[in-house]
Amino acid sequence: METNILLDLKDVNKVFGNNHVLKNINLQIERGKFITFLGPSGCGKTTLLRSIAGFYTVDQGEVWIDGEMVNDLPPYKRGTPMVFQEYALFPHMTVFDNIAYGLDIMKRPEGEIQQRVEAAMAQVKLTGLEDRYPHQMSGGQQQRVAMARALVMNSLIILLDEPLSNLDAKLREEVRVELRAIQQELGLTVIYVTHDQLEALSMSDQIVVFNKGAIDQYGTPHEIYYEPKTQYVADFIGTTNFADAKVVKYESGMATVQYGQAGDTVTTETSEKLAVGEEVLLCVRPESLRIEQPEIGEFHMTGLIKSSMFLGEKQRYFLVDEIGKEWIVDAYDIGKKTFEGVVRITAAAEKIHIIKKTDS
Ligand SMILES: Nc1ncnc2c1ncn2[C@@H]1O[C@H](COP(=O)(O)OP(=O)(O)OP(=O)(O)O)[C@@H](O)[C@H]1O
Repeated sequence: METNILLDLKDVNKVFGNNHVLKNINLQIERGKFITFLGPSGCGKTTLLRSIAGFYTVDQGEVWIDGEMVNDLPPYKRGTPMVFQEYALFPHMTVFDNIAYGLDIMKRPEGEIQQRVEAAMAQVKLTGLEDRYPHQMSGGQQQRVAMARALVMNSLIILLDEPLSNLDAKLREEVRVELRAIQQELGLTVIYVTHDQLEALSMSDQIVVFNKGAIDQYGTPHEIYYEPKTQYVADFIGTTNFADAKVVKYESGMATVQYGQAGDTVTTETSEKLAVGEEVLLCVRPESLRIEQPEIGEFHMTGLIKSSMFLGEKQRYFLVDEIGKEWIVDAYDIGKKTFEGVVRITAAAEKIHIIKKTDS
């Protein structure tokens, strides 16, 4: 019980017919963290969330919540309420009644409901707004109501399934900030499902990246972005350029790899265990590349600019190299300067990330 691990998933598997949707999920989640399940549509995020909440029973493996194996417990005994799209507030009910809903269903005495709802409202700083209806509140306030509704049930973990997906971009951003603020203020443990990488990067303590029912990587936003473990993760989060390369030297975390037509080499730090002669992939983010009209750099390529687009704070260039591979380069803060024709693209060696080649 003293452990800081609130949720522990051990070899969880879920099968629908002949669709093996969750494959040996092992995951430990600490108290008070904001965790995001990230992945494209159909990779199993919602299925795992529902398996934690108890709406699905797992076919194999164990779900532990707060030191208790809950495989056989119904949803209402797990302390893991789920909040769905648009916070699932009832539009025709007042804020008070929305928050009291779960307690009403459980037929708690009137006095207890009054007291618990008031306490939850105070926690999320909504005292005084009991009689309002959802449409009379801002998006951020509605989010607070949704959280109060979960809190009032003495939740251990709050599960949010794409709660912002129906909001417009501006409101989404406002509510994101609000949601993260409430979570941090109250030290809540939240699992948030999304397929939006920006949402995941900006809100989470830890991100779980799903790939076809399995976890490809579990790490901080920084780790996921800068040290993706697989090509799938590198590709899914942000934009990445890849180049084939071969390890020519590897020594205590430093690798020298050979790349490109001319057989140039670059030496960079890596957390991968590599072998000399191994074929690897070299990854560089568009913002790590610089465009120059020909000169020298640590990592360099020659490319022909095919097109570009203005994206506000940056100009994004699309190039092709000598072997016809496309490269994406972001140029920041360049004012009126534009590049065209054949250019050299360079990146500092420490901006080069190496990953192993895998099938997926
Ligand atoms: N109740 C169900 N019965 C049968 N198959 C299901 C059921 N629920 C989900 N699936 C299947 O399981 C797979 C994973 O679905 P899931 O909803 O978990 O994905 P997801 O990553 O949450 O995607 P999305 O972002 O679209 O919700 C899909 O192939 C889906 O068709």
